[in-house]
Amino acid sequence: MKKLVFFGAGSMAEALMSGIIENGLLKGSQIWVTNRNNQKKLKQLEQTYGINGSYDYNELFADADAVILAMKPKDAAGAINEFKSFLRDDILLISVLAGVSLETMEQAAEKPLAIIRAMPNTSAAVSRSATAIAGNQRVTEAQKRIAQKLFDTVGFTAFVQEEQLDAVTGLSGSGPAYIYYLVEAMEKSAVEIGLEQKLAKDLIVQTLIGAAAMMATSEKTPEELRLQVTSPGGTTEAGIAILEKHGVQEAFISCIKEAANHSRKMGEALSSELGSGKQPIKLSE
Ligand SMILES: NC(=O)C1=CN([C@@H]2O[C@H](COP(=O)(O)OP(=O)(O)OC[C@H]3O[C@@H](n4cnc5c(N)ncnc54)[C@H](O)[C@@H]3O)[C@@H](O)[C@H]2O)C=CC1
Ligand SMILES: O=C(O)[C@@H]1CCC=N1
Repeated sequence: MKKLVFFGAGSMAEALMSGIIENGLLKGSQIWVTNRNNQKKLKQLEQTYGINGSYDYNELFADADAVILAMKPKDAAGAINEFKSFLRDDILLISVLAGVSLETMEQAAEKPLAIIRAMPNTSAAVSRSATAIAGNQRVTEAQKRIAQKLFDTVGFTAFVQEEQLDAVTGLSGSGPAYIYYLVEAMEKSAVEIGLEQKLAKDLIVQTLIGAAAMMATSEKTPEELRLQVTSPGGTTEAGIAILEKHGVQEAFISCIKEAANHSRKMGEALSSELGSGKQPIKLSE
């Protein structure tokens, strides 16, 4: 791949471009980025990563191999409508948008296109994304390899059926936020039980890295690993009894199901909005 274009310059686009550049897959000069109207943000990305910011569609699409859609889902149909006349047949469209189906994007483009739908997460910024991808019939083997290489560069990639992507979104797309939420609670409690904030953060981060490494390398299930920590009559047992009392595991299960369901509902709403011919709502920054 020689030229990659990002439509959207928010958290997810920045996580991907920084991981791609950091790992040497592409140079900053091979990456082009546009957003709705935040010139300051484009300047900042240019300075940080040496990428090219532009609002000129001729310039953005010229010789582009792939275009990554990274705006909010509700801005997608409007964006595709704006740039569809610039899309050549041989450009690969890669969407990271939650919920928006391949069919909705094909309808918005109003022409046959090779489209890959991906669900990465923001850990792409540190080359640790968990990404699942699905493509439409027009995606060639060469384009599949381009997408796989791109997401392998920033972490782990799995090919899935498109129907599974809402579940992936609820699980690992949103997943980092659940972990940060948990860590917020760990940090608050650490301070309340007398630990200094910096020390608490170091201990928590190393605990997460260690637990993740155990799960990645051990044959044991998470439950078996948990039981190894839980001495009968000990501290862990006392702590987990409180989590059980508050239904924390059930809460996490409901959380992930709700996020997956929300992804599906967002997709359905956008698809029927497009079908009704209603102009999609546009956000401005
Ligand atoms: N933030 C995350 O952890 C993840 C986000 N995603 C998906 O990535 C997409 C972007 O999410 P964030 O980066 O969090 O959003 P964000 O709000 O940080 O960024 C959205 C960007 O899209 C731009 N934009 C809006 N309309 C545009 C248009 N017509 N043309 C070009 N750019 C336009 C905005 O100017 C902004 O730069 C969403 O669809 C989300 O579902 C997927 C996986 C994880
Ligand atoms: O919250 C969201 O909608 C996006 C999709 C997955 C993570 N962030």
